[in-house]
Amino acid sequence: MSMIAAFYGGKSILITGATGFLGKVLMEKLFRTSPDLKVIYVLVRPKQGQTLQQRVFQILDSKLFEKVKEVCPNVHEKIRAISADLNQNDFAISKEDMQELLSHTNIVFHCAATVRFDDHLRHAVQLNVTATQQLLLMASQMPKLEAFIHISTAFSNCNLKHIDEVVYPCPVEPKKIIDSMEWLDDAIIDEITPKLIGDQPNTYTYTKALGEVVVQQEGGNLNIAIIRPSIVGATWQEPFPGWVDNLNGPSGLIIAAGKGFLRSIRATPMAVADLIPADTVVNLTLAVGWYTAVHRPKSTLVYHCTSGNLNPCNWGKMGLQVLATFEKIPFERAFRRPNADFTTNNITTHYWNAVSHRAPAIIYDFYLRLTGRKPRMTKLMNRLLRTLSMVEYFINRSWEWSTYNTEMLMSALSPEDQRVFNFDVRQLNWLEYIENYVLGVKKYLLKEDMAGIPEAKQHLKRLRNIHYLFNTALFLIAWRLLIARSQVARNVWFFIVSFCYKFLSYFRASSTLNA
Ligand SMILES: CCCCCCCCCCCCCCCCCCCCCCCCCCCCCC(=O)SCCNC(=O)CCNC(=O)[C@H](O)C(C)(C)COP(=O)(O)OP(=O)(O)OC[C@H]1O[C@@H](n2cnc3c(N)ncnc32)[C@H](O)[C@@H]1OP(=O)(O)O
Ligand SMILES: NC(=O)C1=CN([C@@H]2O[C@H](COP(=O)(O)OP(=O)(O)OC[C@H]3O[C@@H](n4cnc5c(N)ncnc54)[C@H](OP(=O)(O)O)[C@@H]3O)[C@@H](O)[C@H]2O)C=CC1
Repeated sequence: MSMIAAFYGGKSILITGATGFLGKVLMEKLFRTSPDLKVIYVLVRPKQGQTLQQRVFQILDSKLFEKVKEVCPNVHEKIRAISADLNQNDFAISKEDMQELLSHTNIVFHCAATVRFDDHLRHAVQLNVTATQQLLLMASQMPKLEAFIHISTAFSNCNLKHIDEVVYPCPVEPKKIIDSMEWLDDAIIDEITPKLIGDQPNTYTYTKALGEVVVQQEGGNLNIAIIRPSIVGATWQEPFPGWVDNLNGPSGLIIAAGKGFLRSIRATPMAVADLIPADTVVNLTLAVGWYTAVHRPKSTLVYHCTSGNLNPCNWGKMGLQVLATFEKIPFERAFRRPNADFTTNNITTHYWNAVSHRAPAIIYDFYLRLTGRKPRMTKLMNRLLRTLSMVEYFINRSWEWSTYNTEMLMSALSPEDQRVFNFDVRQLNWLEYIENYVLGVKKYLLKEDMAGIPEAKQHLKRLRNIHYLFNTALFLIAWRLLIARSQVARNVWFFIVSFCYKFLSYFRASSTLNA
């Protein structure tokens, strides 16, 4: 019997960010392994014209939750959606709901965050720092609380090369930053943002670092743990391989490469690609929840959920496997054949961006205009180039994350828990994982049918022929223009033609003799 699964039985659990990528996988696993849990409270904001209930039921009715329905048929009754906006004071939670949360919650998993790299500092601070502070305040008023688990990122200290499982101090105290956001106007915040974030690459990693300091400073007597996942990718095994539902991290770029938009990417092939499957992060999170509540460590423990030091894979190997998978399972209606390459310096990056990204987009938009349609490729390409510029920082460096706490926890689990809540990335086969990831992107993100693969392969063959035809035509035009202007080119041309003619004559003569 799994001790961790038993621990969550009968518990009231509060999850923020439950409608996000990680939050959904966390809820799924909780319901599947501890169907006797009492209730999961989820803090949700109404969105896109949907009520809270509709948003939550849409998640429960999705493919991700198919297995849950078998073991926990009354799952709809065990989830309680609470209207909340983490950007508002007291999260805009009603008095009655707040009372219920405060008096019943046993465990808090804080997943909500803005993960945008380009978010305005004010918004990133509000969600990743102030909201964390407010949630801690709420938690301190929960008499039945056993553990508070904060999800951070392994990149919260990416200005360092070697990162330990400790909370590092920030140059400016989070409280001062929070205060200043209240009275500074947007223009001044824009101006001081580069100075404040210093050697951090963006407002996301900067505010996640501030969030950790807040957790450590304001955690009081709570049992708290911090989990730092690296780049969260599709699921590895559970509830099935390859599940993914948003474009963050590598997923959007896999689509861009598979559809033939992404032709070159500035990355260091030998740099470690520190991906971690979503189900691995969730298994560690649940194990940490149990350990923190039951063993009550004296200080706030930080757990690195990374793959690089236990089972490293680099971007070169990953890129090649992504491309190899496109051969077997191509995406439908590709713009060009998937054939991306790495560039390693500014000049080649600019060159290939102009030749392989911007020029085809301009040509295609011209064609769309000619045929009376609305041009859209240049806009799409600009967005892709912007995304590439944002992720470049992360794919041209390697980091070393120590994993003592994570390994300690692994050894503290019973064999059964090690199996049910497996977070040992040493067992991960990267080639298999990446193939399933690409397949998952096709099935769950693009919603493409596997029956369409033969047609997709035919389409790629047509694109290859168009490519050859286009290149041949381009070469002949260039050559014809050159011949018209240069005596040297004409001489070379006549030399090649006469050489071919002589070769053919010789070949014909010798084959007549042999016969
Ligand atoms: C030795 C041998 C060598 C051999 C060489 C072989 C060559 C092989 C080359 C092959 C390459 C092939 C494949 C490549 C696959 C692997 C490449 C992997 C690179 C992975 C990089 C990941 C790095 C991540 C690092 C993360 C570190 C921190 C981790 C975390 O803690 S948090 C999670 C990460 N957060 C994010 O990822 C958020 C990033 N997103 C943003 O910040 C923003 O969305 C934005 C990118 C800045 C874009 O902002 P915009 O305002 O312009 O757009 P908006 O968000 O409003 O969206 C508009 C529309 O665009 C869609 N969209 C959103 N995000 C993405 C995205 N990431 N990619 C594509 N499209 C995206 C969005 O859906 C909107 O669409 P619409 O609704 O239809 O308009
Ligand atoms: N994905 C990754 O690669 C990594 C993620 N992490 C961390 O994991 C956690 C989860 O990330 P992930 O699931 O990928 O992120 P998502 O963007 O998928 O989910 C974010 C969640 O936060 C919620 N949220 C955002 N703003 C508000 C708000 N104002 N009020 C209420 N809820 C809000 C979103 O709700 P809504 O649906 O309404 O928008 C959503 O449920 C984050 O803390 C992130 O920093 C760490 C490392 C890597």
